[in-house]
Amino acid sequence: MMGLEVNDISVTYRNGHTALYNASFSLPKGSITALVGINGSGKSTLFKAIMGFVTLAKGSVNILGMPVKKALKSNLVAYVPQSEEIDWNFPILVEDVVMMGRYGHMNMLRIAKPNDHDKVNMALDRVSMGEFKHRQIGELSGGQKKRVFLARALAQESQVILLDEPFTGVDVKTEEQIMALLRELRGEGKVILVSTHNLGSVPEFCDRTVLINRTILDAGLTKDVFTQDNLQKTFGGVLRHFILAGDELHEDDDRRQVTVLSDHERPVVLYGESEQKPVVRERC
Ligand SMILES: Nc1ncnc2c1ncn2[C@@H]1O[C@H](COP(=O)(O)OP(=O)(O)OP(=O)(O)O)[C@@H](O)[C@H]1O
Repeated sequence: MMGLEVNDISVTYRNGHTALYNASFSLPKGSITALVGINGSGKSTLFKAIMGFVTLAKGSVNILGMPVKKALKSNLVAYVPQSEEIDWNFPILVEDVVMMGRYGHMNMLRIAKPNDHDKVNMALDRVSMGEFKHRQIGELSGGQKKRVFLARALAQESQVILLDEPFTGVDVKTEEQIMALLRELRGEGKVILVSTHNLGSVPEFCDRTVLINRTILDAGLTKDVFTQDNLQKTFGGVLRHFILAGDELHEDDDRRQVTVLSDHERPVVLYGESEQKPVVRERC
């Protein structure tokens, strides 16, 4: 059984704009997938579709073989929002943010049981934020806030975790901590879908890639999908692109060239003779 299946979906907003059409891909359990596309390409719309927040004009989404509605009732999907979507002035303690992840497990009165408090503490420890639990969320740094929302997803104990731009505005160390945690979650069989502009991190951290521009341009293993051709198709003129040909790099007759592709954050470096496949991938 697939972890997440998106079957030929289209989403048209009320103003008549079709943000996503004929989109299909599927992700197995125990995988980390990068969702890559330019601004406005439909990444958030796709997340909303997976969470049942928008009506599908056609197609369907299945989560662990269940339709979205049933999966949401079973608490199977957690969402880590973009920072801009959150009102950081809202007075709420870190532990209460994480407790929101337990709401779906509680009855209507939302009275937390000892087990819920245990899960919240465990989740905060897992992201190394235990000592901040009585702080106001607004007092934390950008990276710490991200970790708290990740803890909320952990406390929810969902099988599918959607992360909207989790690396924007965090330093490399925090990014690595988040990725280490996501790898652990992959080991536990979760389906992890991460939208990101950090192209340089994709080959290193994500086993799969989904390329999006109002529809799915390609999806599959990163080593097959994350090619220069495909990235150019995805980003078009937005992509900054530098090539240093072999003869500019060294004096021997090694013809390999370095290609650097970047939208606006961390670039990806492709090294090799062929323009098709990244031979060596590095971050810089
Ligand atoms: N509620 C809405 N009503 C009408 N149009 C919308 C709505 N939300 C998004 N759109 C439009 O749908 C398109 C896709 O938007 P979406 O937010 O999914 O893109 P995105 O890939 O997440 O972008 P970004 O990288 O900037 O976050 C955009 O053209 C946007 O203007």
